[in-house]
Amino acid sequence: MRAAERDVLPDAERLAAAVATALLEHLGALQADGRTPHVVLTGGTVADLVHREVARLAPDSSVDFADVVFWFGDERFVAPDSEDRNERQARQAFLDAVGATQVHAVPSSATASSVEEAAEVYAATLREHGPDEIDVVMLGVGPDGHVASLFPDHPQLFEVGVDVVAVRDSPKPPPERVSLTFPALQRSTEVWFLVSGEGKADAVARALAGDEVRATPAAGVRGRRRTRWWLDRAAASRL
Ligand SMILES: O=C1O[C@H](COP(=O)(O)O)[C@@H](O)[C@H](O)[C@H]1O
Repeated sequence: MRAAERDVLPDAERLAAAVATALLEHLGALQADGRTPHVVLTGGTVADLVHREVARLAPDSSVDFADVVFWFGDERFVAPDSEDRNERQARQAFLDAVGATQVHAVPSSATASSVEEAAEVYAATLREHGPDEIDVVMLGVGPDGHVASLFPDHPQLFEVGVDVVAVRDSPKPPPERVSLTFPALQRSTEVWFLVSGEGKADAVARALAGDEVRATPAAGVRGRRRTRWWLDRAAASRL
């Protein structure tokens, strides 16, 4: 298996610009090959910067966003207009601006009666409309090493037979969430981690040193062809 690659940029802004540029090039190349790319989005602070850069740079790219399918690696089980919702953040930052029409959102508390039901519905959507292999999975990393909504020492880390799980006791608010599992995240050609800031430096160092997945969930996700760690200098400071 290829070693994980590291791209270290001076700061979060330049990190976001580099990721957005690489994503647009990658999506353009897949479409030039006649493919409809599938991308898993993440929430979080760096993701928001990346999304805004994608919106800024998209008009000068060849990407037809109506022919890109978007998924979410995790979602907060809250009202659709909640500030906490990853879908809302991504729509406001870039999906609406670039004309993305194929966006598979996790049901919100307005459309599902429980977080378990939301997870079941999303799993069914993924079964029906998901690809054999996702082209790019983007993941933020928490200071505790969590990815998507897979948190250290939580039972969802060990789910093997399902692609989507409900989380009721997230240590980071809001507590109710829906997350893709490791098997679903690993069914990807490329995994891109997006991490900035000193507060994540320990988690990055542990993940790249191959820490136990139970302690550092980010250590447990790899792309089948490529795993890229996009870091700013502060996040890379303990490597
Ligand atoms: O709760 C979450 O946190 C992570 C990381 O967010 P950040 O603000 O520390 O960058 C994110 O990847 C995940 O999608 C989100 O639900």
